[in-house]
Amino acid sequence: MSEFSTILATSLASITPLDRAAMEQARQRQQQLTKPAGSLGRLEEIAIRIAGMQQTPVPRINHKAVIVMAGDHGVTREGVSAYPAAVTPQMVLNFLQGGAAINALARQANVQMIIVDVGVAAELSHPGLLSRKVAYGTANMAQGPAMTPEQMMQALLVGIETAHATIAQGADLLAIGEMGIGNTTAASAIAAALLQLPVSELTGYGTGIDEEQRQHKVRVIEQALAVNQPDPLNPLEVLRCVGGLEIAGLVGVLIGAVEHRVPVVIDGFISTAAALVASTLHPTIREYLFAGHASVERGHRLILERLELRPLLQLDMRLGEGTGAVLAMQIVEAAVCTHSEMATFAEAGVSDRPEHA
Ligand SMILES: O=C(O)c1ccc[n+]([C@@H]2O[C@H](COP(=O)([O-])O)[C@@H](O)[C@H]2O)c1
Ligand SMILES: Cc1cc2nc[nH]c2cc1C
Repeated sequence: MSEFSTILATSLASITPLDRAAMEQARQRQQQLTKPAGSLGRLEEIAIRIAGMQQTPVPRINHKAVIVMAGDHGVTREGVSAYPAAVTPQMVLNFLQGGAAINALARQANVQMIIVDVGVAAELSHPGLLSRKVAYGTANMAQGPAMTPEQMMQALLVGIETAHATIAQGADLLAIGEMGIGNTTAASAIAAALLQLPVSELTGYGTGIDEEQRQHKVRVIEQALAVNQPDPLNPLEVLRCVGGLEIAGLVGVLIGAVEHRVPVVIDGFISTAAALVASTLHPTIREYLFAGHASVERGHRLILERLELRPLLQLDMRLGEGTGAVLAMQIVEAAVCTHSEMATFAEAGVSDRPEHA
Protein backbone atom coordinates (compact mmCIF):
# COMPACT_ATOMS: atom_id res chain seq x y z
CA MET A 1 0.00 0.00 0.00
CA SER A 2 2.70 2.49 1.02
CA GLU A 3 4.67 1.52 -2.11
CA PHE A 4 1.57 2.39 -4.19
CA SER A 5 1.12 5.70 -2.39
CA THR A 6 4.74 6.56 -3.13
CA ILE A 7 4.25 5.97 -6.88
CA LEU A 8 1.11 8.12 -6.84
CA ALA A 9 2.81 10.87 -4.85
CA THR A 10 5.81 10.82 -7.21
CA SER A 11 3.56 11.13 -10.26
CA LEU A 12 1.57 13.98 -8.75
CA ALA A 13 4.74 15.79 -7.70
CA SER A 14 6.07 15.62 -11.29
CA ILE A 15 3.11 17.56 -12.72
CA THR A 16 3.99 21.07 -13.85
CA PRO A 17 1.94 23.87 -15.46
CA LEU A 18 1.77 24.72 -19.15
CA ASP A 19 4.85 26.46 -20.56
CA ARG A 20 3.64 30.08 -20.81
CA ALA A 21 6.64 31.20 -22.91
CA ALA A 22 5.96 28.51 -25.56
CA MET A 23 2.30 29.51 -25.53
CA GLU A 24 3.19 33.17 -26.10
CA GLN A 25 5.42 32.20 -29.05
CA ALA A 26 2.62 30.03 -30.44
CA ARG A 27 0.20 32.94 -30.05
CA GLN A 28 2.58 35.15 -32.03
CA ARG A 29 2.89 32.46 -34.72
CA GLN A 30 -0.92 32.35 -34.99
CA GLN A 31 -0.88 36.10 -35.75
CA GLN A 32 1.58 35.54 -38.60
CA LEU A 33 -0.32 32.72 -40.34
CA THR A 34 -2.05 33.44 -43.65
CA LYS A 35 -5.57 34.11 -42.35
CA PRO A 36 -7.43 37.04 -40.81
CA ALA A 37 -6.47 37.40 -37.14
CA GLY A 38 -8.51 35.07 -34.93
CA SER A 39 -10.32 33.46 -37.84
CA LEU A 40 -9.60 29.87 -36.80
CA GLY A 41 -11.48 30.53 -33.57
CA ARG A 42 -11.16 27.84 -30.94
CA LEU A 43 -8.70 25.86 -33.11
CA GLU A 44 -6.19 28.59 -32.34
CA GLU A 45 -6.65 28.20 -28.56
CA ILE A 46 -6.30 24.41 -28.84
CA ALA A 47 -2.99 24.67 -30.70
CA ILE A 48 -1.68 27.30 -28.27
CA ARG A 49 -2.51 25.09 -25.27
CA ILE A 50 -0.79 22.10 -26.87
CA ALA A 51 2.25 24.29 -27.52
CA GLY A 52 2.28 24.91 -23.76
CA MET A 53 2.11 21.16 -23.09
CA GLN A 54 4.78 20.17 -25.64
CA GLN A 55 6.91 23.21 -24.76
CA THR A 56 7.39 24.25 -28.36
CA PRO A 57 5.78 26.99 -30.49
CA VAL A 58 5.25 24.45 -33.29
CA PRO A 59 3.65 21.34 -31.72
CA ARG A 60 2.94 18.07 -33.55
CA ILE A 61 0.56 15.14 -33.10
CA ASN A 62 1.99 11.88 -34.46
CA HIS A 63 0.23 9.07 -32.64
CA LYS A 64 -3.27 9.05 -31.14
CA ALA A 65 -4.46 6.43 -28.66
CA VAL A 66 -7.62 5.84 -26.64
CA ILE A 67 -7.46 4.01 -23.32
CA VAL A 68 -10.75 2.28 -22.47
CA MET A 69 -11.08 1.09 -18.88
CA ALA A 70 -13.70 -1.54 -18.02
CA GLY A 71 -15.13 -2.44 -14.62
CA ASP A 72 -18.30 -3.64 -12.92
CA HIS A 73 -20.37 -2.15 -10.13
CA GLY A 74 -21.90 -3.83 -7.09
CA VAL A 75 -24.55 -1.12 -7.02
CA THR A 76 -26.17 -2.68 -10.10
CA ARG A 77 -27.86 -5.02 -7.58
CA GLU A 78 -30.04 -2.04 -6.61
CA GLY A 79 -31.56 -1.87 -10.11
CA VAL A 80 -29.99 1.37 -11.36
CA SER A 81 -29.33 0.50 -15.01
CA ALA A 82 -31.50 -0.37 -18.00
CA TYR A 83 -29.12 -3.24 -18.88
CA PRO A 84 -27.79 -6.26 -16.95
CA ALA A 85 -24.23 -6.23 -15.60
CA ALA A 86 -23.41 -9.13 -17.95
CA VAL A 87 -23.24 -6.54 -20.76
CA THR A 88 -19.90 -5.25 -19.41
CA PRO A 89 -17.83 -8.37 -20.26
CA GLN A 90 -19.88 -8.92 -23.42
CA MET A 91 -19.07 -5.43 -24.67
CA VAL A 92 -15.40 -5.80 -23.74
CA LEU A 93 -15.29 -8.87 -26.01
CA ASN A 94 -17.06 -6.85 -28.68
CA PHE A 95 -14.32 -4.19 -28.38
CA LEU A 96 -11.70 -6.93 -28.76
CA GLN A 97 -13.44 -8.28 -31.85
CA GLY A 98 -13.64 -4.82 -33.39
CA GLY A 99 -17.43 -4.57 -33.51
CA ALA A 100 -18.31 -1.67 -31.18
CA ALA A 101 -18.89 1.97 -32.06
CA ILE A 102 -15.53 2.88 -30.54
CA ASN A 103 -13.80 0.41 -32.90
CA ALA A 104 -15.38 1.97 -35.98
CA LEU A 105 -14.57 5.50 -34.84
CA ALA A 106 -11.01 4.64 -33.79
CA ARG A 107 -10.35 2.97 -37.15
CA GLN A 108 -11.73 5.99 -39.00
CA ALA A 109 -9.65 8.44 -36.96
CA ASN A 110 -6.50 6.26 -36.96
CA VAL A 111 -6.50 5.94 -33.17
CA GLN A 112 -4.85 3.00 -31.40
CA MET A 113 -7.18 1.29 -28.90
CA ILE A 114 -5.98 0.03 -25.53
CA ILE A 115 -8.63 -1.99 -23.72
CA VAL A 116 -8.05 -2.61 -20.03
CA ASP A 117 -9.89 -4.99 -17.69
CA VAL A 118 -9.39 -3.27 -14.36
CA GLY A 119 -12.44 -4.70 -12.62
CA VAL A 120 -14.83 -6.71 -14.78
CA ALA A 121 -16.87 -9.25 -12.81
CA ALA A 122 -16.14 -12.12 -15.19
CA GLU A 123 -13.14 -14.09 -16.35
CA LEU A 124 -11.87 -12.44 -19.53
CA SER A 125 -8.98 -13.56 -21.67
CA HIS A 126 -7.94 -12.33 -25.09
CA PRO A 127 -4.57 -11.56 -26.64
CA GLY A 128 -5.66 -7.98 -27.27
CA LEU A 129 -6.81 -7.36 -23.70
CA LEU A 130 -4.66 -5.69 -21.08
CA SER A 131 -5.64 -7.86 -18.08
CA ARG A 132 -5.07 -5.80 -14.97
CA LYS A 133 -8.08 -6.95 -12.95
CA VAL A 134 -7.99 -5.54 -9.42
CA ALA A 135 -11.29 -7.13 -8.32
CA TYR A 136 -14.38 -8.78 -9.78
CA GLY A 137 -16.37 -5.54 -9.65
CA THR A 138 -16.83 -3.10 -6.77
CA ALA A 139 -18.85 -3.66 -3.61
CA ASN A 140 -22.35 -2.19 -3.43
CA MET A 141 -21.82 1.47 -2.51
CA ALA A 142 -25.36 1.69 -1.11
CA GLN A 143 -24.18 -0.55 1.74
CA GLY A 144 -20.57 0.52 2.27
CA PRO A 145 -17.42 1.65 0.45
CA ALA A 146 -17.22 0.55 -3.18
CA MET A 147 -13.50 -0.20 -2.85
CA THR A 148 -10.91 -0.95 -0.20
CA PRO A 149 -8.03 1.53 -0.04
CA GLU A 150 -5.76 -1.12 -1.61
CA GLN A 151 -8.14 -1.74 -4.51
CA MET A 152 -8.48 1.95 -5.28
CA MET A 153 -4.73 2.49 -5.13
CA GLN A 154 -4.11 -0.52 -7.40
CA ALA A 155 -6.66 0.72 -9.94
CA LEU A 156 -5.08 4.19 -9.93
CA LEU A 157 -1.72 2.56 -10.55
CA VAL A 158 -3.08 0.47 -13.43
CA GLY A 159 -4.11 3.76 -15.02
CA ILE A 160 -0.81 5.53 -14.38
CA GLU A 161 1.16 2.58 -15.76
CA THR A 162 -1.10 2.21 -18.80
CA ALA A 163 -0.66 5.90 -19.63
CA HIS A 164 3.10 5.64 -19.21
CA ALA A 165 3.33 2.52 -21.40
CA THR A 166 1.13 4.01 -24.12
CA ILE A 167 3.18 7.21 -24.17
CA ALA A 168 6.42 5.17 -24.21
CA GLN A 169 5.11 3.50 -27.39
CA GLY A 170 4.81 6.93 -28.98
CA ALA A 171 1.33 8.24 -28.20
CA ASP A 172 1.28 12.04 -28.02
CA LEU A 173 -2.50 12.60 -27.84
CA LEU A 174 -4.63 10.42 -25.56
CA ALA A 175 -8.37 9.95 -25.20
CA ILE A 176 -10.10 8.17 -22.33
CA GLY A 177 -13.21 6.00 -22.42
CA GLU A 178 -14.92 3.43 -20.23
CA MET A 179 -17.29 0.49 -20.15
CA GLY A 180 -19.18 -0.45 -17.01
CA ILE A 181 -22.85 -1.13 -16.51
CA GLY A 182 -23.92 0.96 -13.49
CA ASN A 183 -21.13 3.49 -13.80
CA THR A 184 -23.37 6.53 -14.34
CA THR A 185 -24.55 5.87 -10.77
CA ALA A 186 -20.96 6.01 -9.54
CA ALA A 187 -20.18 9.09 -11.64
CA SER A 188 -23.28 10.93 -10.35
CA ALA A 189 -22.38 10.06 -6.76
CA ILE A 190 -18.81 11.34 -7.23
CA ALA A 191 -20.04 14.56 -8.82
CA ALA A 192 -22.71 15.18 -6.14
CA ALA A 193 -20.12 14.68 -3.39
CA LEU A 194 -17.39 16.84 -4.94
CA LEU A 195 -19.61 19.59 -6.35
CA GLN A 196 -21.85 19.58 -3.24
CA LEU A 197 -24.96 19.77 -5.41
CA PRO A 198 -28.28 17.90 -5.06
CA VAL A 199 -28.02 14.32 -6.36
CA SER A 200 -31.06 14.79 -8.60
CA GLU A 201 -29.35 17.56 -10.59
CA LEU A 202 -26.48 15.19 -11.41
CA THR A 203 -28.41 11.99 -12.08
CA GLY A 204 -29.66 11.07 -15.52
CA TYR A 205 -31.09 8.18 -17.49
CA GLY A 206 -27.81 6.39 -18.21
CA THR A 207 -28.34 3.56 -20.69
CA GLY A 208 -32.08 4.40 -20.84
CA ILE A 209 -34.04 3.99 -17.59
CA ASP A 210 -37.39 5.82 -17.25
CA GLU A 211 -38.19 8.73 -14.93
CA GLU A 212 -39.51 6.49 -12.15
CA GLN A 213 -36.33 4.40 -12.26
CA ARG A 214 -34.27 7.61 -12.26
CA GLN A 215 -35.98 8.69 -9.02
CA HIS A 216 -35.03 5.31 -7.56
CA LYS A 217 -31.44 5.78 -8.78
CA VAL A 218 -31.36 9.19 -7.03
CA ARG A 219 -32.47 7.56 -3.75
CA VAL A 220 -29.82 4.83 -4.09
CA ILE A 221 -27.11 7.47 -4.58
CA GLU A 222 -28.42 9.51 -1.65
CA GLN A 223 -28.27 6.36 0.46
CA ALA A 224 -24.72 5.61 -0.72
CA LEU A 225 -23.61 9.12 0.27
CA ALA A 226 -25.40 8.88 3.63
CA VAL A 227 -23.90 5.46 4.41
CA ASN A 228 -20.34 6.38 3.39
CA GLN A 229 -20.27 10.11 4.26
CA PRO A 230 -17.11 10.76 2.19
CA ASP A 231 -15.28 14.00 2.95
CA PRO A 232 -16.07 16.31 -0.03
CA LEU A 233 -12.62 17.85 0.32
CA ASN A 234 -10.93 14.46 -0.13
CA PRO A 235 -11.34 13.39 -3.78
CA LEU A 236 -9.66 10.00 -3.30
CA GLU A 237 -11.99 9.16 -0.42
CA VAL A 238 -14.98 10.11 -2.56
CA LEU A 239 -13.60 7.93 -5.37
CA ARG A 240 -13.03 4.98 -3.04
CA CYS A 241 -16.45 5.16 -1.35
CA VAL A 242 -18.74 5.79 -4.34
CA GLY A 243 -16.57 5.45 -7.44
CA GLY A 244 -15.58 2.50 -9.56
CA LEU A 245 -12.47 0.55 -10.52
CA GLU A 246 -12.59 1.78 -14.14
CA ILE A 247 -13.13 5.37 -12.93
CA ALA A 248 -10.11 5.06 -10.62
CA GLY A 249 -8.19 3.63 -13.58
CA LEU A 250 -9.11 6.69 -15.64
CA VAL A 251 -8.03 9.04 -12.85
CA GLY A 252 -4.68 7.22 -13.00
CA VAL A 253 -4.47 7.64 -16.78
CA LEU A 254 -5.01 11.38 -16.42
CA ILE A 255 -2.29 11.66 -13.77
CA GLY A 256 0.15 9.53 -15.79
CA ALA A 257 -0.49 11.44 -19.02
CA VAL A 258 -0.21 14.89 -17.50
CA GLU A 259 2.97 13.84 -15.70
CA HIS A 260 4.43 13.38 -19.22
CA ARG A 261 2.81 16.60 -20.53
CA VAL A 262 0.53 14.69 -22.92
CA PRO A 263 -2.88 16.21 -23.75
CA VAL A 264 -5.96 14.10 -22.99
CA VAL A 265 -9.38 14.35 -24.62
CA ILE A 266 -12.02 13.29 -22.13
CA ASP A 267 -15.28 11.68 -23.19
CA GLY A 268 -18.73 11.81 -21.60
CA PHE A 269 -20.25 11.86 -18.14
CA ILE A 270 -18.16 9.11 -16.52
CA SER A 271 -14.76 10.14 -17.83
CA THR A 272 -15.56 13.74 -16.91
CA ALA A 273 -16.28 12.59 -13.33
CA ALA A 274 -12.81 10.99 -13.41
CA ALA A 275 -11.42 14.33 -14.61
CA LEU A 276 -13.18 16.07 -11.71
CA VAL A 277 -11.51 13.70 -9.22
CA ALA A 278 -8.08 14.14 -10.84
CA SER A 279 -8.39 17.93 -11.11
CA THR A 280 -9.54 18.23 -7.50
CA LEU A 281 -6.49 16.19 -6.50
CA HIS A 282 -4.16 18.36 -8.61
CA PRO A 283 -5.69 21.49 -10.22
CA THR A 284 -2.97 21.69 -12.91
CA ILE A 285 -4.33 18.50 -14.52
CA ARG A 286 -7.29 20.52 -15.85
CA GLU A 287 -4.96 22.59 -18.05
CA TYR A 288 -4.02 19.45 -20.06
CA LEU A 289 -7.59 18.34 -20.78
CA PHE A 290 -9.95 18.85 -23.69
CA ALA A 291 -13.65 18.09 -23.30
CA GLY A 292 -14.50 15.99 -26.35
CA HIS A 293 -18.24 16.47 -26.36
CA ALA A 294 -21.32 17.45 -24.38
CA SER A 295 -23.09 14.25 -23.34
CA VAL A 296 -26.86 14.40 -22.95
CA GLU A 297 -26.49 12.73 -19.53
CA ARG A 298 -27.94 15.09 -16.92
CA GLY A 299 -25.21 16.85 -14.94
CA HIS A 300 -22.44 16.56 -17.51
CA ARG A 301 -22.69 20.29 -18.19
CA LEU A 302 -22.41 21.07 -14.47
CA ILE A 303 -19.16 19.09 -14.10
CA LEU A 304 -17.70 20.66 -17.25
CA GLU A 305 -18.58 24.12 -15.95
CA ARG A 306 -16.77 23.42 -12.68
CA LEU A 307 -13.75 22.26 -14.67
CA GLU A 308 -14.06 25.34 -16.93
CA LEU A 309 -13.91 23.07 -19.96
CA ARG A 310 -15.96 23.84 -23.06
CA PRO A 311 -16.95 20.76 -25.07
CA LEU A 312 -15.69 20.58 -28.64
CA LEU A 313 -18.70 18.72 -30.03
CA GLN A 314 -22.41 18.59 -29.29
CA LEU A 315 -23.88 15.57 -31.03
CA ASP A 316 -26.46 14.42 -28.43
CA MET A 317 -24.38 11.32 -27.73
CA ARG A 318 -24.44 9.30 -24.48
CA LEU A 319 -22.62 6.11 -25.37
CA GLY A 320 -19.33 6.27 -23.51
CA GLU A 321 -16.52 3.89 -24.62
CA GLY A 322 -14.48 6.99 -25.56
CA THR A 323 -16.61 7.59 -28.67
CA GLY A 324 -17.09 11.35 -28.28
CA ALA A 325 -13.45 11.79 -27.29
CA VAL A 326 -12.13 9.91 -30.33
CA LEU A 327 -14.34 11.96 -32.64
CA ALA A 328 -13.05 15.16 -31.05
CA MET A 329 -9.43 14.04 -31.36
CA GLN A 330 -9.74 14.82 -35.05
CA ILE A 331 -10.57 18.44 -34.21
CA VAL A 332 -7.60 18.66 -31.84
CA GLU A 333 -5.34 17.19 -34.51
CA ALA A 334 -6.74 19.60 -37.08
CA ALA A 335 -5.95 22.51 -34.76
CA VAL A 336 -2.32 21.40 -34.48
CA CYS A 337 -2.03 20.72 -38.24
CA THR A 338 -3.24 24.18 -39.23
CA HIS A 339 -1.06 25.84 -36.60
CA SER A 340 2.09 23.98 -37.60
CA GLU A 341 1.66 23.48 -41.35
CA MET A 342 0.28 26.82 -42.56
CA ALA A 343 2.55 29.37 -44.22
CA THR A 344 3.16 32.74 -42.58
CA PHE A 345 2.37 35.99 -44.43
CA ALA A 346 6.11 36.49 -45.00
CA GLU A 347 6.64 32.96 -46.34
CA ALA A 348 3.70 33.17 -48.74
CA GLY A 349 4.10 36.82 -49.76
CA VAL A 350 0.59 37.75 -48.64
CA SER A 351 -0.18 41.25 -47.25
CA ASP A 352 -0.57 40.98 -43.52
CA ARG A 353 -2.46 44.22 -42.68
CA PRO A 354 -6.16 44.98 -42.80
CA GLU A 355 -6.64 47.83 -45.35
CA HIS A 356 -7.26 50.76 -42.95
CA ALA A 357 -5.10 49.65 -40.05
O1 LIG B 1 -20.50 8.83 -21.75
C1 LIG B 1 -21.63 9.11 -21.32
O2 LIG B 1 -21.99 10.27 -21.14
C2 LIG B 1 -22.57 7.97 -20.98
C3 LIG B 1 -23.87 8.24 -20.59
C4 LIG B 1 -24.70 7.18 -20.33
C5 LIG B 1 -24.24 5.86 -20.40
N1 LIG B 1 -22.95 5.61 -20.77
C6 LIG B 1 -22.46 4.22 -20.86
O3 LIG B 1 -23.44 3.32 -20.38
C7 LIG B 1 -22.97 2.57 -19.28
C8 LIG B 1 -23.46 3.13 -17.99
O4 LIG B 1 -24.87 3.36 -17.99
P1 LIG B 1 -25.72 2.81 -16.78
O5 LIG B 1 -27.12 3.18 -17.12
O6 LIG B 1 -25.53 1.30 -16.76
O7 LIG B 1 -25.19 3.49 -15.55
C9 LIG B 1 -21.47 2.64 -19.34
O8 LIG B 1 -20.95 1.51 -20.02
C10 LIG B 1 -21.19 3.93 -20.07
O9 LIG B 1 -20.10 3.78 -20.96
C11 LIG B 1 -22.12 6.64 -21.07
C1 LIG C 1 -24.95 -2.26 -25.60
C2 LIG C 1 -24.21 -1.29 -24.74
C3 LIG C 1 -23.02 -0.71 -25.20
C4 LIG C 1 -22.33 0.21 -24.38
N1 LIG C 1 -21.21 0.90 -24.53
C5 LIG C 1 -20.98 1.62 -23.45
N2 LIG C 1 -21.96 1.39 -22.59
C6 LIG C 1 -22.83 0.51 -23.12
C7 LIG C 1 -24.00 -0.04 -22.65
C8 LIG C 1 -24.71 -0.95 -23.46
C9 LIG C 1 -25.98 -1.54 -22.95
